[in-house]
Amino acid sequence: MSLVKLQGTPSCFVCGNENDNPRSLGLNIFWDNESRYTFISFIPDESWCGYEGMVHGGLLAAIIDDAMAWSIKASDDDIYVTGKLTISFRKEVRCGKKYVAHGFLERKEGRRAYTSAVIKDEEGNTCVEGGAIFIRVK
Ligand SMILES: CCCCCCCC(=O)SCCNC(=O)CCNC(=O)[C@H](O)C(C)(C)COP(=O)(O)OP(=O)(O)OC[C@H]1O[C@@H](n2cnc3c(N)ncnc32)[C@H](O)[C@@H]1OP(=O)(O)O
Repeated sequence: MSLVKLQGTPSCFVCGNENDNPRSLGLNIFWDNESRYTFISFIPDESWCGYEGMVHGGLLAAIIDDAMAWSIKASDDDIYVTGKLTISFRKEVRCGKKYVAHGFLERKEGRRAYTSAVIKDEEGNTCVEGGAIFIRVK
């Protein structure tokens, strides 16, 4: 594994910093140059939850979205926006536990980029799976 820290977007809800966005989760995004996927490690706290102790699915979707967006942006300066996002919640994500998200660029076709992503727990169980079509903005 050879991880490179990506710069993030200062105002982003997921990968921003507290100066530019006080509500940002402030997550660091890394790029694995060998395996070619993004790597986002996080430990959710109570403020991330919907039901008590259970992390809100919409928030996990935001992390999945960012993991995939940066799998494109790691090697492309063009701007892509999420056109279609699909999510499967396989196993609950609990606050106080450690998780990792990975995003993969599968292929590009014209203005479309097809991506996938997973969130795994420390035991390697898949908790969330995602897929998206990003569209390159003209
Ligand atoms: C890097 C920092 C991290 C950021 C991560 C967060 C990313 C986000 O959340 S972005 C915010 C959420 N997304 C949005 O707000 C996007 C809103 N939608 C739009 O702006 C427009 O619909 C947009 C740009 C996607 C497409 O509009 P437009 O430029 O007119 O494209 P259009 O000509 O209709 O379609 C272009 C191609 O994309 C395809 N396409 C467009 N929308 C979709 C879609 N939803 N699903 C699948 N394909 C689509 C079209 O079929 C077409 O394909 P082809 O070229 O093969 O015919």
